[in-house]
Amino acid sequence: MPRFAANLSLMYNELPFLDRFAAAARDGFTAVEYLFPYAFDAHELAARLRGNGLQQVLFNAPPGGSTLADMAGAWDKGARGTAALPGRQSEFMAGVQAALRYAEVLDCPRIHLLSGIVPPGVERESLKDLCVENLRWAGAEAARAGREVLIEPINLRDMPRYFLNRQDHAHELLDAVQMPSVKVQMDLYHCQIVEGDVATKLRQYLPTGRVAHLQIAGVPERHEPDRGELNYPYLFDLIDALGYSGWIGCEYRPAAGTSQGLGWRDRALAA
Ligand SMILES: O=C(O)[C@@H](O)C(=O)CO
Ligand SMILES: [Mg+2]
Repeated sequence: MPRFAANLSLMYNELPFLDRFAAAARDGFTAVEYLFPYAFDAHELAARLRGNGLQQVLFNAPPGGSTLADMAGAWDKGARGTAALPGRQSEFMAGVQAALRYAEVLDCPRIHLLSGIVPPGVERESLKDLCVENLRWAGAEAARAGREVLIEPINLRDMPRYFLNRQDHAHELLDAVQMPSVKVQMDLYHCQIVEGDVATKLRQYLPTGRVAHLQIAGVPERHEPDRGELNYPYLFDLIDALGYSGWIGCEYRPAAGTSQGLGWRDRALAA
């Protein structure tokens, strides 16, 4: 049976952020993920988790910035990660260290590392070695802290010139990194937009044990999974049949109210 985590950055956004924990718990979720915790005190977030019987299963390292205040504001200023960006290594390291400190307080096992926007005039290929070097460093830090770091292929329509877009490229990076603490976050919404053939990709990559987290949304609007071109009931059966026991993050923008749109989840859990 699939295990669904509410994404509190996209879901329940009719509520202030700190109120979304209770709303997710009221709707029956026992796990949450969100993009960034850095605008909040880690202990306040941990109290919301504990108070609502929730576990935190994923969040992102800062997309940029060297101080906590800069890290908290970087996404809104357009930053999309530094793992593959030349001249940004100290920022990348500071971000991973800040994320690991939050992960400890939040008792969160995995952190997504955004790789960044390819600078104008630079070839994507030329950034691979730097990305591998940074992932090795982050993988060692994460392993010391008992965590995993993940990389996620993201579509170019939502994030033009983003460094990592394809599942095979993510797995090539892992081939080079060769560390069990560095894994893939496979977002089926992005996978469908960039590559299609999602079921085949699941059959290819889930058995490798390198996919530590899945995410879902309807395609193309990124609404509920029962809207759009992907047949999620079929994919959930396949994910179960392939023995995946990790979390599936519900990373979608509810079309008309988060709780009202959860029928797809209730049907999946009843199937
Ligand atoms: O798919 C996404 O957009 C997220 O998982 C993310 O972390 C970056 O935006
Ligand atoms: Mg995602």
